[in-house]
Amino acid sequence: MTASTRLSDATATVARPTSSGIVHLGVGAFHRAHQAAFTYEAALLTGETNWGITGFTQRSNTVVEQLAPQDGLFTLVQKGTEQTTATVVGSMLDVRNAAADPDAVVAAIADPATHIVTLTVTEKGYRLDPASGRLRLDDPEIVADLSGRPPRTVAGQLVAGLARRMPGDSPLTVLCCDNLPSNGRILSELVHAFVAAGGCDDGLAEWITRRVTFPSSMVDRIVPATTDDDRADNERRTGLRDDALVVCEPFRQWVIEDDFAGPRPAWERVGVQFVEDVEPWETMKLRVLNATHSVLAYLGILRGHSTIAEAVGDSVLDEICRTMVLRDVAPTMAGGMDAVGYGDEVRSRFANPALKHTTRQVAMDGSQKLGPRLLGTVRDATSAGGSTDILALAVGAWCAFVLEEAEAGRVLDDPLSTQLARAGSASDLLDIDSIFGPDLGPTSAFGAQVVAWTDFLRTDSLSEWKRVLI
Ligand SMILES: NC(=O)c1ccc[n+]([C@@H]2O[C@H](COP(=O)([O-])OP(=O)(O)OC[C@H]3O[C@@H](n4cnc5c(N)ncnc54)[C@H](O)[C@@H]3O)[C@@H](O)[C@H]2O)c1
Ligand SMILES: O=P(O)(O)OC[C@@H](O)[C@@H](O)[C@H](O)[C@H](O)CO
Repeated sequence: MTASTRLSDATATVARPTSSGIVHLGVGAFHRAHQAAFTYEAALLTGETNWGITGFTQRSNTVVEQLAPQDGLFTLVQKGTEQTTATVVGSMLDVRNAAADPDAVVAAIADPATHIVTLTVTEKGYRLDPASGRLRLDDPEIVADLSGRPPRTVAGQLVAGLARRMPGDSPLTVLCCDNLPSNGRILSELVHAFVAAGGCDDGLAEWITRRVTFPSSMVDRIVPATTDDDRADNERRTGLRDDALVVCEPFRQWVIEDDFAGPRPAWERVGVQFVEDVEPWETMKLRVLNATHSVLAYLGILRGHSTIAEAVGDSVLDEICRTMVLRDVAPTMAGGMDAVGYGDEVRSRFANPALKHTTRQVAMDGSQKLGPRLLGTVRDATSAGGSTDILALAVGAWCAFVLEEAEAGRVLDDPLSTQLARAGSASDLLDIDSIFGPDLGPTSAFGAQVVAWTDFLRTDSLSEWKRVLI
């Protein structure tokens, strides 16, 4: 058997940038299919060569092993319902492991040639208290970074990089691309909280306020984890092995608050929208798309569906999702937002059978996702006297999922897995203050609804769900 030839600059002719104006933290599948692709296409159109990306993987070396032997090249496979297309993306110039070389990330953020730091480190990567959205200053890794070790947390890396950048006074844009509400404000507060807790600011907070911006952004493209089958299909088609390949849907959207401290790629040339206020976009996406995704994941697992496409093809689940948006979510949206129409579009994207997005992938890290996706809507609906019935069903689905996983002896993929595994009931779960806060616990009206739905989901047939509403 001959060793397969790997995608690289030596085996493919791909236009490349010559320097990195962007540093990215968290080179997962999503970054490659979204920001890296937009950036590459914009550079191809303008001919600008300084918008390469230096990426840092944060936890394991896998992405370095996938991308470094390929000179950072990877194939982007877009799977529509009828057509599949594949292109090679050339914007990634260097990929490093921040855990193995903590100073490299600090130096890259400090480098004046870097104009933008982008992030996709997942919700849990920010080490926020999900209920308050603030940096957990008692998190052991944050405590260790604050003690002055080479930084290993996102907050520590950003602050150390900014402190080293400050003497040169060059401005920087820090652009969060994770699914969090007001993600720019959250990131800015996180950085300032870390600086304040460090105790020796030396003018850093004031300099950051003056020279660093944190625009919020709404990011959208469904990018499931790549499988060995995806890589094998590509190798059969191209004759080249690509370990870093990513698969996604054709749809993509990126809406960014127009608040850049310095230059940026001509992203507007490739469809990126720049707006004054991203919040309505973010809120709609999180509370409709991501909320629907989570409902399909938890109820889908309870109903034995392994992919989101299968789950949305289950008419009972489809109707629950539509009803949730219509009855509970849409009334909380700002005027002019067509939440119901958007929800219908979203579910038709989810139905794409070519995307094997597993219900288990979407279900992971529920403790971090419930707040941005569901509980904010619950609070708004409650204070407006609106319905929270189906939102409670959604949270009940998470409770039933967590309880069933524990009973089956499976360890949850969630930063609070140990605490979750100790819960024996929905009430125990609702008692976790860092998820539900003081207002949505087991004794609240919403908590009572969640307990009732969890009991229903664990004992009755879901097809009877409307009976509970009456
Ligand atoms: N995949 C999608 O469909 C999609 C779409 C829109 C937005 N997003 C956003 O992008 C994020 C990443 O998605 P992905 O598909 O790239 O996932 P992924 O698993 O492929 O990559 C996750 C990245 O986050 C980093 N990370 C994980 N835990 C971390 C921690 N505790 N500290 C620091 N870094 C950590 C990992 O090193 C990795 O680089 C999502 O959580 C979401 O916020 C994803
Ligand atoms: O990536 P996660 O794990 O935060 O969430 C899973 C999905 O809901 C999410 O990634 C969507 O696919 C995405 O937000 C679509 O733009």
